[in-house]
Amino acid sequence: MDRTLHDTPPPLPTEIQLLFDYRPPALSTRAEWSSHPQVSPFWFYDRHLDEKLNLLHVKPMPTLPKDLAALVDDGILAMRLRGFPLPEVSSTSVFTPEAYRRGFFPRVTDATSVGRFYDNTIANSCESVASVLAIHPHTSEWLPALMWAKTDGEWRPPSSWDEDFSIRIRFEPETDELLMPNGLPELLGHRTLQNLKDLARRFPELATCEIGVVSTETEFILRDMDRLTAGGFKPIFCGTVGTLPSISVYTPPPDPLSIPWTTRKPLSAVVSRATKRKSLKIHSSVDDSPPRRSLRLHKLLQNAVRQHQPTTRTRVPTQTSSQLPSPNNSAVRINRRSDITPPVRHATHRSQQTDFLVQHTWVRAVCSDTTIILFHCGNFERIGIRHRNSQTLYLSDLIDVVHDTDPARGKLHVGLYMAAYLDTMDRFIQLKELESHPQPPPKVLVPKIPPAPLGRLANKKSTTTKKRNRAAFEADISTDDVESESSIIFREAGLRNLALIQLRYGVFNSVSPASFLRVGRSLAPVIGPIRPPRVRRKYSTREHFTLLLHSTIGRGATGHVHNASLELTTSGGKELAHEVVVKLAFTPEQQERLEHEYSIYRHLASSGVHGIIVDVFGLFRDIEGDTMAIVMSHGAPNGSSLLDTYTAIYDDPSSAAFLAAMKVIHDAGVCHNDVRPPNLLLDDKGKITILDFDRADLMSSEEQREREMGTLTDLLDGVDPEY
Ligand SMILES: Nc1ncnc2c1ncn2[C@@H]1O[C@H](COP(=O)(O)OP(=O)(O)OP(=O)(O)O)[C@@H](O)[C@H]1O
Repeated sequence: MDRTLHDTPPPLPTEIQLLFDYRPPALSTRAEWSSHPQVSPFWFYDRHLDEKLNLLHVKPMPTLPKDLAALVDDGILAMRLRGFPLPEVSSTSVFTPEAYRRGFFPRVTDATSVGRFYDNTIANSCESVASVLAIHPHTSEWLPALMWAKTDGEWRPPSSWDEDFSIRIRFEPETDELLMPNGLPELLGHRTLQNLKDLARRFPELATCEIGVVSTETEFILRDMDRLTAGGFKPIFCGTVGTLPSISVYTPPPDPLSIPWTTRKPLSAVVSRATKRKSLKIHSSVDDSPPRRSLRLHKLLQNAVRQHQPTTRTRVPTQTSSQLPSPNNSAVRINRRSDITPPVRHATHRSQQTDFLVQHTWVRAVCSDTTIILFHCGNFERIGIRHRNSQTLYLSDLIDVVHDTDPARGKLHVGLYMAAYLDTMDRFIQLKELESHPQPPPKVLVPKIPPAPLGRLANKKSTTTKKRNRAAFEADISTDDVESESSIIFREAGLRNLALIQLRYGVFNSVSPASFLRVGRSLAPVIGPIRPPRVRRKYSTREHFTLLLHSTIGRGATGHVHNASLELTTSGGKELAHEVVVKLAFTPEQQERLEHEYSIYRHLASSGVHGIIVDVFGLFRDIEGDTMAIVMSHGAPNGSSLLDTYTAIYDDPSSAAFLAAMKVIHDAGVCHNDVRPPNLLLDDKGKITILDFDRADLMSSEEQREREMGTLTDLLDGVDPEY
């Protein structure tokens, strides 16, 4: 039978209508139930995105909820036009009915319980309906290929937001298996299943979600986003002045080619401002008119076909993260000729929490390359769209979850799930196409650093200073000849109090470096001030050094560990660099551990223990953030930890070396207390290093140290007490 757009649509199955119209009850909580602090999850890394990936603008998109709900109508219409009836909800169906939704008591404790309430009441049913409308309209059951799930995400400092929920394909990355409900794999067929698997491997999250506790603070933040959409957003970078702007090494990945949302203003606003402004559109197809219903329909009708075929669209010049240039061909951007002015630390205002949350969420969306962003704190929410090309976040108006009915809440969220899937599939197809035609990496232009005007310093300085500089210069030249470059660099770095930390790996490429002030002196050699210095207004080239963090090593209870290049201009004018390791600690507890670890290294250094532990070049604190850093030598530059090469090495000479090293540490009065394979390093020349002293103590008994020696002996013998 021929169907047209003008036929009267048949009524929706009752349960589907109930889902679309679902209005959740108001959630209540008690402040004392939430164990997490009322802060946004903004942290160190959020200031260091590549300049082409950064968030620059926040703009309103008031029509977004209606556009998402319209996507549902279009999905239903597309099914009708293709002759697929909407499945009925039977008692045996996977679909969760209204009675189930209403069975949950609207009391929540923390952000995670807000995410679970959302899961039980709405996500559960949206998954099935969105899956049928967007992925498998030909099937005759409400079976979900999508899911709302919380995973063990990346560690982040505690905050009032849970960041591990997302809309996902039903897929388990650990086992690399799809988790489709019984019967669905047969209905989908091998090809669609393979496509969904590939999509899920590449994009584990189809949206970036921030689920907040129910509190006046989180509600304030969602309301305060109006300030940002009215032009109040300023990107948050490090405030260090005097460095050259960074060179971007990254072209943003593609935006979707066909999307169901626009930045159309309400008609009245458009009419009144028509002469002043052109209505903005972020529609990224060649035709920049808002997506018409027929276009959305066309997309839905084509979706099943597109899952199997490469597109023939014009290629978008872009780079995927796998095509990022390696750190070796990226330019060092610290201007070594001019003075550095470190930032001033300002108190954080309440409203800054909004800017922090928005920038942080944007960074997360960049890391997982998602378009759709959901901010939800129980009774209020906002939906956002990340537009990569214009570096703009488009935000819906504040949605009052309990009271807003236009669009109906259930329908809006079905549309949200559909859009999350369609957007990701669109970009996935583009990326696959790009990878079959790789682009040459962009040429990185290194700007010339103008030479310091000769005599400028000389004019300003007294004759005595001039003589001193000359003496230092000559001393440097003469010692350069006899001293190895590494000892020069560490001697000079040990005397400097300002460390500029830049990130350059993955999506990170600092626009400006973070300024870290020395709070603990260098222990290798033991030099530098006994007391922590004060922040000065300016630091000359000879008074600071750079730490270029270019990859990650691992993460532990104390913080995140990075490979870094320590770079400086010596007092003799030489540019030197040496590989080091930087461990960053974020929370007060981590910083306490790090300070303790540093104090143990200080004790070992003063007891003459050297060569079997890493060299520590100082402890530093971020001037404007809340991060602490320890700078150390690499324990095994070309080696690995026993965790990687784990085999019994009892008869190996390195085994005797580990035992002898532990004896030296014990003789210095230190019990390590954490003897495990990742903390025992062995380099390619057979040199051993024992690291990670954050649990060590100086108060141990003879018996404890003997026990520790026994643990180490067992471990080297292949008897691993923990692994
Ligand atoms: N100086 C270093 N050289 C080489 N690798 C290092 C160095 N410091 C740390 N690592 C590696 O980084 C990872 C985490 O470091 P570390 O164990 O010091 O962190 P932590 O936060 O103290 O962890 P834990 O929870 O084990 O106490 C480990 O796998 C370790 O091998």
